[in-house]
Amino acid sequence: MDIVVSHVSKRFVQKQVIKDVTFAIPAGEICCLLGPSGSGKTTLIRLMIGAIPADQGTIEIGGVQIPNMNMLEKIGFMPQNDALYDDLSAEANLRFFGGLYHMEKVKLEKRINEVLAMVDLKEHEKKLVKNFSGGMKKRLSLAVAILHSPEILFLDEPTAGIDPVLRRKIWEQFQDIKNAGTTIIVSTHVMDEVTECDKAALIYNGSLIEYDSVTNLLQKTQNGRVEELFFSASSNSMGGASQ
Ligand SMILES: Nc1ncnc2c1ncn2[C@@H]1O[C@H](COP(=O)(O)OP(=O)(O)OP(=O)(O)O)[C@@H](O)[C@H]1O
Repeated sequence: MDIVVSHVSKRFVQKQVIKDVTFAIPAGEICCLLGPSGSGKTTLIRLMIGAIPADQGTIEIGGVQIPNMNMLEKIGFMPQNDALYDDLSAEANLRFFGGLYHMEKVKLEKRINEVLAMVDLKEHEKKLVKNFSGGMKKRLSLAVAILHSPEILFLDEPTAGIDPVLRRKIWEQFQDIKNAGTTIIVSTHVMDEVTECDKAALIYNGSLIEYDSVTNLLQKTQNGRVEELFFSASSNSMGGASQ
């Protein structure tokens, strides 16, 4: 399912957090939302999944305007802070979330085994989450997000605080999920992760400063590093402020 974001703006009290953002993500691609801390990535994801309403503009997923309750079962969401139950085991967490998705029991048990194997946690399925490392929690959160086989997966800073080896493994899992036909939107401020994605949306101060294929974006730089595009955006905005 394509995602079409048209002229979306969002304000929290005094602050305009998202400013007239327009872009479209084709089905089956990995698109990263790239931007410094506080630029508006999480807010944009919350708008796209329908958790908060836009002040202006529209968001459509597969032609259906968001928010829409029926879309929830087609969407997977991995929040920035793990939303897991510490006093439950890994498999009990998955059983709980499967219940929320109204998954049929036999199908759920089969899928729990599948997702635990995918994120390499099968041998830890009985362990309480409070005894998990940060990386294990991230992988279990990913398992929760893909449990109901969503068509679109939103991942908010899924590799934050993860060491490079595990980060590599997690990205391999994202590529496998994409190859199975899922559209993935992933936010990050790790600039190197852009090369893992098909498209990148560069968010700066709530505005979309660039949106293109990663190949095209990197061609716009002089040394092949996407940071350059942020440097020019920040010097432009500072120039504007001093005028
Ligand atoms: N519910 C809220 N109420 C008021 N301000 C908010 C709220 N949510 C976010 N903000 C503000 O909106 C701005 C963008 O926040 P957001 O979390 O979307 O950025 P981000 O790019 O995801 O940052 P990070 O990479 O640090 O997670 C920040 O200035 C933040 O303080």
